[in-house]
Order: sequence, then structure tokens, then C-alpha cells
Amino acid sequence: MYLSSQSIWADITRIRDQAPLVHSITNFVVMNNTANALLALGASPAMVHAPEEVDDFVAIASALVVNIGTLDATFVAGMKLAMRRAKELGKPIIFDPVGVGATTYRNTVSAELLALAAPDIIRGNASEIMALAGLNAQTKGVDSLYGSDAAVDAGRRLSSVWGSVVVISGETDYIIHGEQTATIDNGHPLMTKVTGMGCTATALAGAFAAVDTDYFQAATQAMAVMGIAGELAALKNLAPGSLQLNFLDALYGLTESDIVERLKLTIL
Ligand SMILES: Nc1ncnc2c1ncn2[C@@H]1O[C@H](COP(=O)(O)OP(=O)(O)OP(=O)(O)O)[C@@H](O)[C@H]1O
Ligand SMILES: Cc1ncsc1CCO
Ligand SMILES: [Mg+2]
Repeated sequence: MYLSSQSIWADITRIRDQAPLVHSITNFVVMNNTANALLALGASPAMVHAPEEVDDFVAIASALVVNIGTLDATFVAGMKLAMRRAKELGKPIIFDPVGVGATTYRNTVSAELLALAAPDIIRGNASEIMALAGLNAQTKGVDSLYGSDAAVDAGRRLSSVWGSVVVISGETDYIIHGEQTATIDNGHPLMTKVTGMGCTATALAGAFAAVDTDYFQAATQAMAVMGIAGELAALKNLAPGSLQLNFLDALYGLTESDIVERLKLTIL
């Protein structure tokens, strides 16, 4: 049952039954995509970032997603208040270090946030995970310059420093926590032509963490669902605009047999 089609389906059923409130402080580019993906999966999204209200909001949420894609001072203030409160209340924190490594500001803010409240799950592409682990990784803004396998050692280091589950997304998704490693080989290359698919993966991890306190399992299952829904969407039409819409429909309509037939999970 542990990390299997059955355990994925059990968590999807929990999300659909409980509709957990996922509080996201995320970037302007993906607010709409990730809110719709959370709804399609069965969760309840709220994109709330004002420093005046985030700590009240965290108190009623089941998970907190923090994404640094379009940072500014107000976002940072809200992120700090929300993460501190989530830690106090024991709510899962999922962190997406979009574009870290590209600027000193992103690096400094990310380091401050990690030190303030170590996330339960960190999800980034290979460039981001390498930069966050302190390597001088090359970065081209928000897209990765490396395959995910190049960042596995960095992911292990990051996981051991912060105690977080680390997800490196890409053609193969790696999920790392201490000695545990899993890979997901689902997905479709066209997913890289739709903005914010990585951010969407992070948001879905928030929904799974809201119903499953085993965050290694939650993160792995989120990546599996992400990849399988992407594959199902790509079956309909191979173009980015329709992939984005079909992805939501695939998430909404996902069945247990879709998962049984498509899951490409390896536990290393
Ligand atoms: N080459 C690929 N082949 C198959 N699936 C892929 C490929 N690249 C990405 N994916 C899928 O897309 C998802 C998002 O991963 P990606 O690494 O592109 O995120 P990202 O670069 O952080 O995205 P963004 O910053 O736009 O949110 C992965 O979980 C995986 O399912
Ligand atoms: C394109 C883009 N720019 C800042 S955040 C973001 C969304 C994908 O990471
Ligand atoms: Mg991408």
C-alpha cells in the first residue's frame, strides 16, 4: 500500500472528500493556473498574500504553499509572517524557489525563509535545487539549464540541511528525503511549453500534504498525479494552449485505472 497506485488513489479520494484549504502565497503568473489545478484535483485554493491577514489565514488553512516567482518587499513580508505562523501551528509548508540563483535578492530571501521556517517540502527544477543547495548553478531565469539527474546530490544535501523532502522536477522527477529516494517517470515534454507547470506541481503537493502527514509519500504522489494528468492531456492535442486546458480536465476526471495503467514509480 505504501507508495503505490492504491495509496495515490486513497489520497486523491481524501482530497476530493475533504476539499482541504490550501493557502498559497504565489506569483502573479500562476495564481490562476494553480488555483484551477487545486480545484480540479478537489482541493480548495486561496491566494492570499497581504501581510495584514496571512497569519489569520494560515490558521484556517490545511497547508501553506510559498512560491517566490514574482517577489517584492510586500510578498516577502507576507511570506515571513505566514511561514512563522504555519510552523507554530504545525501546518505543512511547501516551498517553491522559482528562479533562485538568478539574482542576489532571490538568493537572500530564500536563505532567510529557509532559516525562519524549514519547509516540509521543497520543489524546484534542477537549476533551482542546485542554487538553493549553495552550488553556483547556471540559471536562465525560471527555466532549468540542467536535467534533474544533475541535481540529485544537491537535493540530498538540501534535504539533510533542512530536513525537508526535496523534489527535483523534470523529465524524471526525483523525490528525496534522507535515505529515501523515489522517481516518477510520468509527464510529457509539452508540459515545459506551458508556464507554471512546476508551480502547479508545488501547489498539488500542498493538497497532498494537507491530507497525508507522510510528506515523502505526499510529494511523490503529487508528482505522479501531475505527470499522469500531463500525459492524459497530451493525448488530446499536442499544442500548449490545449494542453493547459486539457490538463485541468484530466486532473478533474482522473480515475484509479488511469493511475494503475500509467504510474511509472521507482523506489530507489
Ligand atoms: N522533458 C519532460 N518530459 C516529461 N515531462 C516533463 C518534462 N519536463 C517537465 N515535465 C513535467 O512537468 C512538470 C513540471 O516540471 P518543470 O521541471 O518543467 O518545472 P519548472 O521548470 O519549475 O516549471 P515552472 O517554473 O514553469 O513552473 C514535471 O513534474 C514533469 O511532470
Ligand atoms: C514566467 C515566470 N516568471 C516569474 S514566475 C513565472 C512562472 C513560472 O515559474
Ligand atoms: Mg519549466
